[in-house]
Formats: sequence, structure tokens, C-alpha cells
Amino acid sequence: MLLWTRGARKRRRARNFPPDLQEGVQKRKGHARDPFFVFSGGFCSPAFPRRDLPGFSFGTASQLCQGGVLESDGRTRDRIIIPVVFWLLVAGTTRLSEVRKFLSTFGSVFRGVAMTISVEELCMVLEERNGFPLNDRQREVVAHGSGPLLVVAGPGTGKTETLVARCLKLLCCDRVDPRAIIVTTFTEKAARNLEQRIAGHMTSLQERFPCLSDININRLRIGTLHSLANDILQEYRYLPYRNVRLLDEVEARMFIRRHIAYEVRTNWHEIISHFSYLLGHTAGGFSLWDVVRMLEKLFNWIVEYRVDLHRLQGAPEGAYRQLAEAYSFYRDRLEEQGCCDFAHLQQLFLEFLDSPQGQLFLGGNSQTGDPPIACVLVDEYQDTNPIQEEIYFRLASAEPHNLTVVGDDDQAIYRFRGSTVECMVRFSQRCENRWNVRPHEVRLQENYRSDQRIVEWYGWYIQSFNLMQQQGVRLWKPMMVSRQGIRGSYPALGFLEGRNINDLAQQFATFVRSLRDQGTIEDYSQCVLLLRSTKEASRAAGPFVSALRDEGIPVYNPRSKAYSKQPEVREVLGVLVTILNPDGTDLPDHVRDWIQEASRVIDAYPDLRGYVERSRERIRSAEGGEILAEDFLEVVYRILSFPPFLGYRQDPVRDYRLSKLTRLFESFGSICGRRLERDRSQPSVSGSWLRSFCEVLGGYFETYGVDDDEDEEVVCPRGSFPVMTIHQAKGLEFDFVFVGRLGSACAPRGEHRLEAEMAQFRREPPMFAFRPEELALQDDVRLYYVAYSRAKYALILLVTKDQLRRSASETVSFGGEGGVGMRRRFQKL
Ligand SMILES: Nc1ncnc2c1ncn2[C@@H]1O[C@H](COP(=O)(O)OP(=O)(O)OP(=O)(O)O)[C@@H](O)[C@H]1O
Repeated sequence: MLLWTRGARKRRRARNFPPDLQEGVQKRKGHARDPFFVFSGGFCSPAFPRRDLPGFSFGTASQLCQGGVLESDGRTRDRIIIPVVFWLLVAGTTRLSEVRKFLSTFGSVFRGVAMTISVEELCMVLEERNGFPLNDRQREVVAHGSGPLLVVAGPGTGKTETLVARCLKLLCCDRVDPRAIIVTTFTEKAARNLEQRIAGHMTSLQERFPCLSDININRLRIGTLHSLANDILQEYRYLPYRNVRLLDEVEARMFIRRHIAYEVRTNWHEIISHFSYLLGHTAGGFSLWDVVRMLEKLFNWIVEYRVDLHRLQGAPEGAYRQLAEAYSFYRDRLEEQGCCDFAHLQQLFLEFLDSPQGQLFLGGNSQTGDPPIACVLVDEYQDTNPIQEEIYFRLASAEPHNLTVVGDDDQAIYRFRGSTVECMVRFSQRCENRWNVRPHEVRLQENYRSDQRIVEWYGWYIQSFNLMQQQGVRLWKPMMVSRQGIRGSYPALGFLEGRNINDLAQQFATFVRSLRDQGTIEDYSQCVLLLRSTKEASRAAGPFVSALRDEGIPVYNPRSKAYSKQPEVREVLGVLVTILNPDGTDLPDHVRDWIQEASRVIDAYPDLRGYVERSRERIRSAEGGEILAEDFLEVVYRILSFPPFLGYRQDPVRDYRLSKLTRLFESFGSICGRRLERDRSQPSVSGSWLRSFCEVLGGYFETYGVDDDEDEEVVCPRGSFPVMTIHQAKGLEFDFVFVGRLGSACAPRGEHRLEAEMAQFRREPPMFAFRPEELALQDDVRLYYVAYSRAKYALILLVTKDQLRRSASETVSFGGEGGVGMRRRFQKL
């Protein structure tokens, strides 16, 4: 259906229409005929050849109605709605508000206008694409109308798929403007995954229902809360965020080291002695990097847990008052240097939401055509922190508070990064207190991942702890059921028992080998070994990794913290220092090692050697204090342009490592400067710059350990056996899951003590307070719960005899009944 008007009077009226229609009017201005309004969806049949009309703009009736829910059969649409709208336009009632009023009044009578599809039609297309129908609970989430919604989704219950379907329902059935929807999740990788799934489904939906073809999902606001906050603050050119450089994690640490750590060590040392528990040791002798680690945690905590600074300043204990001073000092330095870290980005975003610009963002901006924020969808809500919780509540502050949160409180394992499960556990209470609305709650309980015996085991496991039954620890859930129908010919729950760790590792490697030799698995990447730490040290993954390698099984262990030990990394570092300090004077031992490794490649590759010699000569012959032509990063890029580094870049793993190194160099350069100056007394670049280069980068590797980057698309390369931390395996699934290093004591760690201690300073204290020991146990139980729920066909525990002997008291990994209960349920292999 096509509507058009003639003459200037009508054209003036057209200004009342949404911007994209106006644009169409403008485009047609110079044409012989006067403007066309082409309404897609309900106003034109699906077969209408819209793409054949270049220069025309298309609008939908729901854009007119601003996202009202409108559905109808074609007859109602063609015979009643369209003629009446046509009549309204011809009769001169082209005021948008009147057309809207008509549509919303009669839309409900006729069940709307068919530029939308029904939830059934949506689910049908999703089912065709996925190969499975959504279950009733999942449909309930998808079909939920308005108001807050809490989805408690156990492992493998398809929560991501359900969230994707709900987002599509808002777009296709409710016709909410994509710009009015915010979708967030915990990591960039997960955000991209959501985006891809939505885009994939949307393509099929648009092919099937051409009336949806005007939906542009590129306009969806989808990402992590950090990335969205950054984009929105820039888009709105929020004054306090203009010309501000966002520091990434590495830069923020280097910033603290350069600008704050020394001050704290000299002026505010009570902080260091009081909070030394954050470093895992209590004795003195802290390096500057130790202080950085401590301050990073404290400053983030202050911002993310919304500490009341006045209360902290007024505390009787000196350490608290000093902390308040040090924090203010840090904030001032950030401001002075025009920088912002991730925690303060959230703080700024919260302030923005209260500003007039923020109100425009939330309430809609008629000038830019941005609609009001209508729906907020949050995945992995269990990993939220209090400042993020506040942001979500502000984003959804307009009635009817369309805030959908999805997560599993039992899989909250990121307290050490500042997340707290309390946001999820108290969500309903918070909605009631704040909005006087009780959210609709849906519990997804059908598991599509694991054998029923595995599902029963981890369901029992988490409930077997009295502590987990206490109020405020976890949400109530029904027992999960497995819908996968997986049943292997081998035990779903088994354990391997070794005389000692080396014997256990050997048994494990032989068992893995036999799985493949007997054809139970086709590829080692169908399995995984999950550990708390995958460092290849004797107390962590070392014995298992060696045993696998001895069996000839290739191992994939990207989080071994061995990044700085990789030859290509050390060679680049060594070549760089060889150039910058030609005489090799005043260098710490670890840097001498780099140089030694580099000398081998410099000797072996003439082009590289030529460049190194020329550069050294330039530095030697420069005047003291002279600024050199090439800055530090230019030298790095030149080094990488010569063999062997050029060749290394053909190998994806080495290429990742070198890219990561250049990112680290860039971070260092942005904080400590890139310009190279000839030292006044030595034939090298400035001694102080060189010292900070060696200390900062060398110290960084040592303090934080650096992991290899992982290929984001490939969980584990085919042919290799993955060894992963439990954190790393979150969200993944494997046919055979081995869990090792069980039963480690759950002593409270820094984050637990900090949370318990600092709760008194929070603007909004937690609803339920726990002791550090309780928090530690809860976290460890959740960690093993995540590990156990990754298994599809078989879960195999790796235990030593000694562990089993002690296991009556070591319930943390075996459940409330200890090893006795575990042995009853698991079969010895
Ligand atoms: N209704 C369904 N019928 C069959 N399979 C389903 C259904 N819903 C989801 N699945 C499948 O279940 C598996 C688990 O889904 P998904 O990865 O979204 O789980 P999850 O809830 O995010 O798990 P976790 O919390 O453990 O990461 C996926 O392979 C998904 O395709």
C-alpha cells in the first residue's frame, strides 16, 4: 500500500512524521511528483517491491505508535486499518499524534496492524534454525510482556538462547525500536556471540517475513556495560568525558605505579600494613608492584561497591582515613592527566544518567530521533557489582521498568573481579523497594547438556552444604532435569585414584589415551582437564601436563602464565634493549637473560643485525639530551618487520603473542612516554627511562604473570587436549570433564576479607552479611559447581589416596558428606 500527498500544504504536514519518513519527503522534493510516504509492514503487502523504489523512505506503523504491540491478519489490515489511516491523511488529519491515537485505540480492537509477527511465528522460525523447540519456561520468558523479569537459569538450560529469543520478540513482535533496547553481558566475547546469534536469526526472520525488513539490528545497543558506557558518553559528548583517555587494565596498573604507588608507600604506609592480606602474605618488604596490586583492588572496590567516602574519611582507624586520602589523590591524578579507568567509567556513566544529557538519552531525543530507552536485557546477572546494579536500575527507571535479568547465582565465580552474587539474590527485593513492583520470576530447569546422573550429582552437591541453604546465599530452585537423553556405555560419574600425584597423573594420561584408542572419543579436544590454576608448576598443572606429553598427547594450555617465557617474546625484548642500551650497562639479571637470547637471533639474521647496528650507532653518536628521530614504538615495529619476527607472524600462536607484546608496549608508552632521549652520560637512551622500562615491564610480567592470548573462536585446536582453569571453562561444555587438584582448603582470600571488612562503609550495606570464611566456602562450592556442570557424558574426578583419606573433612569438592558420599555416587575407574 502506497500513500502519497501533493502540494506544499501536505508537505508541511509531513514534518509531523518520524525522521526517516521526513527524509523520504526531502529526497523527493526535486522530483516531478510530490512526496511519497511508503509505509512498510502493515501498510504494504509483504510482496510489495520496496527495494525497487530507490529514494523512497519506509516507515512502519509501530514507529508511528512508538513501539506499541500491534498484530493483525492481512484482511483487517487491508480492509479497515489502512483505509482509515488513508482517510485520516487525506482528510488533513496528518498530525502524527492523531494517527497514533487511532492506531493505539483500534490496534487493540483489531489486535493491531500486521507489521509485526506473533510470538508463535517467531518461535517457529527459531525452531527451524536451532533444530529444537523452546520449552514452556523458555517461551514464558520470550513472551513476557512488560515489567521486570528475573530468569534464574541453571547450567545448560539455554539461557543465552532464551535471551536472544526475548530480544527478537521485542524487535519483531513488539516492534520496539532497536535503538531503545540495551543488551549487556559480562565479556566482549559473549556480547559478540549474542550479537551474532541475533543477527543470524534476524536474517531468517526477515526472509520469511518481509514486513520485518526495516529492522536494523546494527542499531541495537549491545555490549559489555563498559563498552556501552564508553560509546554512549562519547555519543552524547558528555563534558566530563571529553578528551579523556580510557585506560585499559594494564595501563591503569602502570598509571598507579607511576603516579600513586610511591606516594602511598612513603606517606600512607598504614594502608599497606592494614590491607597486606590482599597480597596473600602479611610480612613486610612489599615491592612497588605489590603496592599497585593492593591499591588497584582497594580503589576499584571503593568505586564499584559505592563506598561513602565521608564515612571512610571520618573513621577512627588511621588506615581507613589514609585510604580515603590516597583514593582522592588517585582520582585527582586521573583527572589531571585526562585519564579514566574502567571503574570510574561506570561512575561517570551513572553521573551522566542524572545529567540533562542523560535524561535525553533515557527519555528520548527528538532532535536526533533517538527513542526513549524501552527495554534493558542483562545476561550473566550473577556477575554484576553494586554500581552496575545501580546503573541497570536507572536505565530501567521509566515505567513499566522493562528490566530483564538472566543468570545463575550458583555460577557466580567472579568475586575477585569485584562481582557480587548479592545483586542477583536480592533482585526481587530491590525491585519491590525501589519500584514497588515484584518482578515476574521464571526458573529454567531443563538441562540440555548433561547426562541425568551428572545433573543429579551437581544438584545434590550444591544443596548438601548447610551454608548454601542460608538466607541470602542462593535463590530457590527446583531440581533440574536432564532433557538431553545422553547415556554412554561407560560410567557418567567416575574417579581415578592414584597413590600420589605422579601416579595419578600417569593413570590419567593413560586413561585419556585409551579413550581415543578405543574410539570412545574421536579427538582429544572433546575432553578437558579443569584445575584452579593451570601454571605448569609441580603444585598445579605440572604433573598432569608432563604425563600427557609423555603419552604423546599434545596439550593446549593458554593460561599457563608462561607468556613471558616464550622465546619470541624474550627475543623481541632482548633485541629492543640491545638497541637502546648498546653497552649493556646497569641492567637487572632478567634483562640480561633477554639480551642473551636475542644475541642468537641477531647473529643469525643479517638484516636484523644491520638494523640493530645502525640504530646503536645512531644512539652512540647522538648528543647527550638529544631527542632521537625514532620513538620507542617505531623501533619496536621496525624490529618486528625483520626476519625471524616477520616469519613468526605467519604462525597464529606466535602472532598472538607478538600482538600482545606490542599492546603491552603501547600501554607502557602511553603511561611512561614513547620519546627516546640520548642519556647525558651514557651512550644509551635516557637511563631513567630505560630503568622504568626494565622495572615496569619486567615487574609486570612477574607480578601479574601474563597469559597467552587465546583464539577467541576456537575453544581448543583440534588434536590437542585442553587444560583450563575453571574460570576459563565457564560457559563451555565438553564430552569428558576431568577435575583435578580437588579438596584444596578454602581459606578466606583477600576479596572475602575486604568484602566483610568494608561492608560498613557502603552507601547501601548488603542485606545479608557473611564472615570471610563463609564467603570463601560459598565461592569454592560455586567454583566446583561450575566445573562439574561442564560435563556432557562423563565427569571424572582425579584424587590421590591421601586426599580420599582426608576427604571426610574436605567436603568442599566432594559435597557435604565428604569423600564417603562421593564414593557412593562415583565409580572407581
Ligand atoms: N529448548 C531446547 N531444546 C534443546 N536444546 C536446547 C534448548 N535450549 C537450549 N538448548 C541447547 O542447550 C545447550 C546449552 O545452552 P546454553 O549454552 O545457552 O546454556 P547456558 O544456559 O548458557 O549454560 P551455562 O550457564 O552452563 O553456560 C545449547 O547447546 C543449546 O543449543
